[in-house]
Amino acid sequence: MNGLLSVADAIQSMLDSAGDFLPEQEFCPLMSLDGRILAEPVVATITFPVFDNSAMDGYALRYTDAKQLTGTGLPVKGTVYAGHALDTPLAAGSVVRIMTGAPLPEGADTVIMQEQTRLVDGVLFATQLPAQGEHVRHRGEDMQQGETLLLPGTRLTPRHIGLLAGLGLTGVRVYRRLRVALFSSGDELRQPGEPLAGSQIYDSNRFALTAMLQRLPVDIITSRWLPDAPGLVESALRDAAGTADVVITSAGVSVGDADYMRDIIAGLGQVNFWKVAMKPGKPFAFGRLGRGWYFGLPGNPVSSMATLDQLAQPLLRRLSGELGYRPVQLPAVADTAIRKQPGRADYQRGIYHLADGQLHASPAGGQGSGLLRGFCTTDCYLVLPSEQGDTAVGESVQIQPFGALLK
Ligand SMILES: Nc1nc2c(c(=O)[nH]1)N[C@H]1C(S)=C(S)[C@@H](COP(=O)(O)OP(=O)(O)OC[C@H]3O[C@@H](n4cnc5c(N)ncnc54)[C@H](O)[C@@H]3O)O[C@H]1N2
Ligand code: MOO
Repeated sequence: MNGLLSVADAIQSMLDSAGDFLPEQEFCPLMSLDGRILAEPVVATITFPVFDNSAMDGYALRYTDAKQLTGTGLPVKGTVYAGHALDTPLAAGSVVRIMTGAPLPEGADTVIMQEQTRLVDGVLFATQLPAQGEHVRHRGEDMQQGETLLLPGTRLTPRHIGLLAGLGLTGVRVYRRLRVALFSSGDELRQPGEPLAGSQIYDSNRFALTAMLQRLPVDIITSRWLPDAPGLVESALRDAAGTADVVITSAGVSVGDADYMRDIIAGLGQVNFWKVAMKPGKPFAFGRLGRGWYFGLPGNPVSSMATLDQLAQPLLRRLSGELGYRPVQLPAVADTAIRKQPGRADYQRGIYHLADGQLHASPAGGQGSGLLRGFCTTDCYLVLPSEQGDTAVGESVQIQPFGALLK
């Protein structure tokens, strides 16, 4: 062991720190629900489909009459459109013209689709006989009134929003957004738009991290740059801790002479751990600030994004009320040899594709944790476990296609 916390243990210990915390609830209308976390169970307000209806444009019939469609034919007696109903039952020995979504006339049990019919002088013939019950969507086949459909902790997507609207609900109760304060730090940083002197670079982390956070159900209450001035950093973090649920800083967590972040957090709250066996991202601090949580991300741009994605995201989602988050991980064949030192789990950035029914992947874009251009050419992590060394061409490797925060 190298004294570093494993990625899995770090994530678990952060999740454990959530205890029974849940944000307050609020009502959210349908139009603003995307990405929010459901706070109440959703129970079916209706039985759906509400009535037996046609899945095709065609003709409704009694199956017992079907054989006549290839003999003398069946007369068409009327038409039924979606949103309308016939007030008389289907007479035996006849069919009714029916549109998709229209209620099945009483007595009908089968629909023949238009393309399988021929109409001659108001009499219908079939080019292919329907099966019994074909193209009928039955009342209640999707849900029965009173059934529980969604549980609290569900992250709402367009699919769920469609379902909720289909129930006639105008919105649901969700957890309020987490309040997040984000700080970049370092004397070398200038803001985009400002002139750059010789030893300076632009503050890219604050913008990349803000964009990632905006894909979670959080309110970014502060997004600021701080110079390497411990007094100023301390007062900014103290202020943030008073209002934010989560404070996130980038840089200043390593062992350099200007890496004071850990001491400041220890003074204001508590540092639970500050090193994880992960590459990129060994210097990653986690702790508590008052009733809130603290993430200290490393300064290198790729490291800051990879640690927010891999290490901080599970707890951020859990604190937002979401249950059941886990990144997608798939086996792939290594297309090139992969170099790796044992000791830290390596999240190399790469590209993947499907060939011969298998996923294939290889590192790409350069693995330097300051190389943003290369990062932009990749679409997955190659997840190489801590104890693993080099991987040979053709060996199996686990990949994680970039998820919601990076795509
Ligand atoms: N002796 C050691 N040195 C370092 C270690 C170590 O274990 N021992 N770890 C290295 C690793 S790994 C990383 S990652 C970095 C993390 O350092 P810090 O979090 O303290 O960050 P800084 O040193 O301030 O900055 C690192 C690097 O990133 C650039 N940076 C910082 N903030 C931004 C920003 N907002 N936008 C763009 N670029 C940023 C900064 O200029 C530095 O180049 O430490 C290694 N060193
Ligand atoms: O982990 Mo550092 O994040 O290797 O650059």
